[in-house]
Amino acid sequence: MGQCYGKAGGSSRADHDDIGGVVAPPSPLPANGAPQQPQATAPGTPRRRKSGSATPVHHQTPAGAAWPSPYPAGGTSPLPAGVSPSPARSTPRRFFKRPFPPPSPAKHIKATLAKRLGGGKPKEGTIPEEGGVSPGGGGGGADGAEAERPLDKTFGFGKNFGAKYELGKEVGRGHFGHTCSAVVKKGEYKGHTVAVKIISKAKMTTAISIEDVRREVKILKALSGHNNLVKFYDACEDALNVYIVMELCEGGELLDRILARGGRYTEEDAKAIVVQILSVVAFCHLQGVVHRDLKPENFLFTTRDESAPMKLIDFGLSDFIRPDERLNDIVGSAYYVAPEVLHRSYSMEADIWSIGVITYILLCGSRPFWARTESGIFRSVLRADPNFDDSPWPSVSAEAKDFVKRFLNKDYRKRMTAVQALTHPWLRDEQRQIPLDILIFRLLKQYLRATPLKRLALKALSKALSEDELLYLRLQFKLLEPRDGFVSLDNFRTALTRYLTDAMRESRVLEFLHALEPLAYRRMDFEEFCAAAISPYQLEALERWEEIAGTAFQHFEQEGNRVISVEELAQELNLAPTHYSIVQDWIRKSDGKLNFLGFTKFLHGVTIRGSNTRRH
Ligand SMILES: Nc1ncnc2c1ncn2[C@@H]1O[C@H](COP(=O)(O)OP(=O)(O)OP(=O)(O)O)[C@@H](O)[C@H]1O
Ligand SMILES: [Ca+2]
Repeated sequence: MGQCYGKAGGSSRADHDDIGGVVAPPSPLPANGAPQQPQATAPGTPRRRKSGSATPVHHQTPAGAAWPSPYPAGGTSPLPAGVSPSPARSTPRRFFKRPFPPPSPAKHIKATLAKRLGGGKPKEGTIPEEGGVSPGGGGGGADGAEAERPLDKTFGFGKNFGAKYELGKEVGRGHFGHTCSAVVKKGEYKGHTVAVKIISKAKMTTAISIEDVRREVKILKALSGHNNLVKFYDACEDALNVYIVMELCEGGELLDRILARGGRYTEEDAKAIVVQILSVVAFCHLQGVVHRDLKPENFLFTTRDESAPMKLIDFGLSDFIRPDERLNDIVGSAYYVAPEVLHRSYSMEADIWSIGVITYILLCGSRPFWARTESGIFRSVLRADPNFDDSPWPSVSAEAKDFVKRFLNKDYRKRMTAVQALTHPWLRDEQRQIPLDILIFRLLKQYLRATPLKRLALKALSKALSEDELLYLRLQFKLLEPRDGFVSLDNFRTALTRYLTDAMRESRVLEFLHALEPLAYRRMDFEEFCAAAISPYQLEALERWEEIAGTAFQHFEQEGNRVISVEELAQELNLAPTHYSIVQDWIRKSDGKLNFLGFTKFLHGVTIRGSNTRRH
């Protein structure tokens, strides 16, 4: 028991090595034709460490830090703030002889760190680049004291795997488990063929690795009810293994299809893929689950059919997360990892970055961030701008480019959410049902805590948006089922509980409603909802930002601007007295009110190291 028989072709990742000649490289790969691969994680290596509320590692996150919203109709978006295009680090060219060199150097990030640093916990706040990690940090190798204690490898799962299932051939293999087909021998599903991911207990060498498996099963069990999510059926165990029984996907990995197509999808075909990814990721995020390992290997097609639906698998690195919680453990796959993950302070936006990488690959066939070593990939992720100049980008639509850029923004606050992306002009479809966006709840919480002046500024900003840019907000407002044009706390509660699964309970997303308590006593119309649910950061990423800001300032002049002292303004922005001088230039000498610069700065707050003493 616990062994698969034979080996199915297609979907094993080991096979990728053998896929050759997919795309001719305009400029060659490193000498042997395959980039050097970072070390894979030894199975069982601790892979995650959640930032406890006691020791979170925060970026300086200005008050009002948040997110996306509308889009202009097409056009390209500006590059990430402060980052200039760098042709030298262009991406294309490197079409791979082995286009996607073996399994992404994944979760393996942590193992590399551990290896480099000789175990121990990662040093918080450091970036895992060559020379960038100080000794004493580490990737979470086996904890000495922990290793001495006997490990409890019982999971409380059913022990009768052999009696219930007949194992068949291997259908896939990852770093932590291999997957076989199996036939159900008895019960409701008798005769059905299923997939069984087999995780060896021998490889669970630390308490954390055991916890990881527990969590993987818990998340799979708790998340149910989305078409693009692999269905969980059962979990069993015996002395040797844990068995995760799930729906069998027979169509192979998305990665294999990308390779089979020579690394590139037409825009229409790419859209069909991206919509499915966004839809399932939006669902996970609303449920309070961050996947943390989104990559083409983790999307499987149900059948070989070209138009077969895709299923998201492998929640081995996933975690529950509250809407405003931040995580700090570095996990994921190097090519797909977001910059803020490397900075050890991230949330769901990290998944969005990964979807940006996948979309980039679908559209042009090469990776946006690439190097021969893991450190090099990290450097590229942190500093390089993806290439949108070389072929085939000139023939890719402006909407598609804008879409990808909106995902690959180094500033996570400027990225779109999965739900917003579903309303982006590139994907827009009037018939599509848009799910509720947890972002609305996060922004609303901030709005309810904002000062009256800040609310007026946000209102002025929302008034500057075009009807097209308000589409997402209209759809979200509709999902709240307003009564007579108004919403209050009840509407938010009802909308959220409509999507309730065990995962949402586990991730304590529902508790977030307490933060919206002020809405129990008052109502909000669409106009105020817009002010509450827009993110100046996201708007700043729009090509039209300057125009929007200009119009917003005009509204602000009419309805919100007032005489304000340096001290008062500094307090509004949470600035310490030592930084009062910064805001001096933001007040008009002529009438003592905010000038345009002051207005835009005030909108999203300033971040000065050590100066933000309180948060809105
Ligand atoms: N439900 C399924 N149906 C068919 N094949 C599957 C299924 N689940 C997993 N597989 C195959 O098994 C492989 C490994 O599964 P999975 O990604 O869950 O394992 P892992 O060891 O956690 O992977 P990784 O190396 O990414 O951490 C997948 O890439 C896929 O090819
Ligand atoms: Ca996987």
